[in-house]
Amino acid sequence: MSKPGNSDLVLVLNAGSSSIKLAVFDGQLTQVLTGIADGIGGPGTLKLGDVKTTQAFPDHATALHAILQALETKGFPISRFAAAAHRVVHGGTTLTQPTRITPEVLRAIKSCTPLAPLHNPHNIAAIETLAALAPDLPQVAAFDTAFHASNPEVATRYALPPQIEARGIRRYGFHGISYASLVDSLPGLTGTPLPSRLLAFHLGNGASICAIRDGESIATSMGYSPLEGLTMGTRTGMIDGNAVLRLAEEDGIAATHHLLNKESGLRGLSGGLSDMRALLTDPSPASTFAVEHFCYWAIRHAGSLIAAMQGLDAVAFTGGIGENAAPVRARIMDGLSWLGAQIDARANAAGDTRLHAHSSGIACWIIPAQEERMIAGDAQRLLSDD
Ligand SMILES: Nc1ncnc2c1ncn2[C@@H]1O[C@H](COP(=O)(O)OP(=O)(O)O)[C@@H](O)[C@H]1O
Ligand SMILES: CC(=O)OP(=O)(O)O
Ligand SMILES: [Mg+2]
Repeated sequence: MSKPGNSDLVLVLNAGSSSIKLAVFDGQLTQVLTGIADGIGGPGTLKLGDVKTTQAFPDHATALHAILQALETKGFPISRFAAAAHRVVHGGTTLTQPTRITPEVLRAIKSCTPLAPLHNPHNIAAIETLAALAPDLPQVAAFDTAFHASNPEVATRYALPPQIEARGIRRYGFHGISYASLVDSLPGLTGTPLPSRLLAFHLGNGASICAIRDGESIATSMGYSPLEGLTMGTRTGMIDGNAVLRLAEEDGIAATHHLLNKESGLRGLSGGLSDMRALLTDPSPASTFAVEHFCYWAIRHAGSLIAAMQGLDAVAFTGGIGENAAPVRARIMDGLSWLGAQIDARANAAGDTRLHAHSSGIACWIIPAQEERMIAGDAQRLLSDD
């Protein structure tokens, strides 16, 4: 690996739609530091190591600058890093493997912005900010779409003519770095072999489900962009294309884009709240309905993915909601009880790794998302080959 900072430290930045997570790893892939700027778009918090501060993060740029400043204060100026690695949500059809970022790769990532409007701009901004601060710092991108390359064509095609598919209008699927890390870490964390038919719920501000058969993605709920599928923090999830056309005709494309991506989902249903923590403590009927909508549609989409796997052996929850929101997990598992799934209420309330009751026919686990470790490993492999 090239070592501009005379070290083997890799800085990983993972910009989600409502947060920027960061982690620092050394050459042995030991995590040296983690942090998160959370609640972007409102009253946010910055946590770096065990220090937590509350501050307003109106946008991702403010959050990124606060992160870089805090890193420097903690003794990690950019000059200390050997490389930076980024989660990039959409790489289109061409960028599927972890890649060293060159001007050409950056152009390709930019061309995918319309496909992931809540993510790619922030990923690009982080890459460009670091490049301006440290032009010689090697940077790497890992793509959220890559894990779903194993989906059969019947799962990735929309029922559109081939010339439309050739324009890139197809299902890609996302949260792939999270699902890949889940497959990697599940056996070690649970002490059990990887189940053959595993349904993984990545429930964060963006939310999706993946049907994982013998370690490979065979179907997932997100499609062309991270808008499709489940009800999300600010995104509609599944909606009829003709309803979208009508909205675009009546309100214009920009307003419709904003509505579907930023003002819908939990926020739209509750009258303003997109954060699950806030929704679970808000007694208003609209907030209660929003949470029920989230869970109901997670269960409905789960049914489709279970059918794609021809059954179910185990469920895993990950992401900010999946790892922390016990009432949401309980409601979803109740919706799958007809399959013989049963969780232990005490284990669920405690957030234990193992959630299933002794009598359950289906295993159920919490597996923390380890996107940053996955990305750091990809970066080290790539740069050591250089
Ligand atoms: N303790 C908690 N209880 C309930 N929900 C939580 C908790 N901690 C985080 N969340 C929820 O997780 C979501 C953010 O998840 P995260 O995976 O960090 O999102 P993203 O990566 O898309 O920005 C928010 O809805 C947040 O409220
Ligand atoms: C793809 C996606 O929705 O990511 P996030 O959940 O981080 O917003
Ligand atoms: Mg995320």
